[in-house]
Amino acid sequence: MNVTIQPSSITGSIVAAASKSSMQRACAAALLHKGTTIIHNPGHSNDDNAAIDVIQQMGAKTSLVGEELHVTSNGVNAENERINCGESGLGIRMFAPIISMNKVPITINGEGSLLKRPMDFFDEVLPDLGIQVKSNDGKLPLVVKGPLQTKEITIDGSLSSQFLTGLLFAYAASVTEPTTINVTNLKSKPYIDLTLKVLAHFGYKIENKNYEQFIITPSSNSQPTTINYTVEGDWSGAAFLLVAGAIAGKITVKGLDVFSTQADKAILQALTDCGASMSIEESQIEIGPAALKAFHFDATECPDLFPPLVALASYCAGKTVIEGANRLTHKESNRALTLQEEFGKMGIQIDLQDDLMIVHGGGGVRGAVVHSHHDHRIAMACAVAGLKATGETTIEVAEAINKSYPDFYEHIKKLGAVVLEAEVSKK
Ligand SMILES: O=C(O)C1=C[C@@H](OP(=O)(O)O)[C@@H](O)[C@H](O)C1
Ligand SMILES: C=C(OP(=O)(O)O)C(=O)O
Repeated sequence: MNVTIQPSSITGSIVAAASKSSMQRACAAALLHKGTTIIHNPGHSNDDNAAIDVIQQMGAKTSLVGEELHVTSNGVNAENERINCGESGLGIRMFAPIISMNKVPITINGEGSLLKRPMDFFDEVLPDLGIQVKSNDGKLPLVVKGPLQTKEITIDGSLSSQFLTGLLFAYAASVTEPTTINVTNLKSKPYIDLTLKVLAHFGYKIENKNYEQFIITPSSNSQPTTINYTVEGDWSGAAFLLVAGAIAGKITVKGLDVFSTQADKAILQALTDCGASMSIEESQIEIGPAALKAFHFDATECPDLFPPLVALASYCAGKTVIEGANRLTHKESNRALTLQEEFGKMGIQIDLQDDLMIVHGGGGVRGAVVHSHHDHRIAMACAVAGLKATGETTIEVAEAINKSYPDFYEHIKKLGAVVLEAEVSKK
């Protein structure tokens, strides 16, 4: 699908979408919980749907009751020897150790960009935990045969926090005595805070010693039979809305927890630093245009902010410097390069110097035909940048947004953006 964004002014109010990071973790916790979990505000992105599918294949029963997702589980009992995690990096990396709690061999596969993302971690770490594992030379598909046997291990956290998230879930449900996971050089730490928060909600006790040691204690049998969990509003998707407000008109975003541990809440810091006109209250954030100036931001711990930050920086006078660009290589696309290429088409120069991304902003953004590279955050960044471009911006493979934020175009349309959708015939 092609989506064309015409230069637009926006106004009004929108409720943030459900966070896929929160929803996918809730699905994993619901699978491990013996009893019923009622998930409020469930997400419906492709990554969320893939997580629901995985837990069904692992024996959980799910049903939509009004606006709640009810999950009933008796623990991990594979019903299928082939599992597909869709295109979700978190999905495969969180569920692989959980799936390895089964003693039958299971093939884990994925789709799209996930097939190219590194999974060597599993080859290196899972055999230590008594799991037979075979990958496709460090990529998917992965064949695992458990059951996982927990023991003290040391892992490298520099590529992604998602592998640690998976081990924390599997250990939480499996340890019979206090057991330590040691981690070196952990990145994306706030995502581990979210993991620990969800696990604590489901009754698991994990001590975090400075993100270097995680001590997992056996869970007691005192968990209630029914657990209610409310999926948080999504700071990652809302970052695009907030940037749209700073560029294209006064809007209000609701449904975000300002006390959330989500990494991408840090967008507020960048918006403050560039001089956006913003008022933050517990129940809503109001934001509107102002004279924007270049800023310096370290996105090492919140790499998903790069695309909205680049859209923002395009409108900020001067050279914005964003640290952490090396964290972008293995996302849905090689995001440092795709941002440079696609924003280049819109007249924005981006320099890459080791871990730094330098965005030359404030000179005007030009409408252009751009390509999402099948990456949801590239599509959304280009759409937001297009709101105040000269001329229209057409995004090819614009449906990439479905991975995390299927209502994105509807939401900006509701705010008054002119968004034209056109199906592209497949030859
Ligand atoms: O745990 C999560 O929900 C995520 C962790 C981050 O990945 P890394 O830990 O690989 O940086 C982030 O980029 C991804 O979109 C979601
Ligand atoms: C990188 C992302 O997700 P994941 O790693 O879960 O596929 C993302 O949502 O930008």
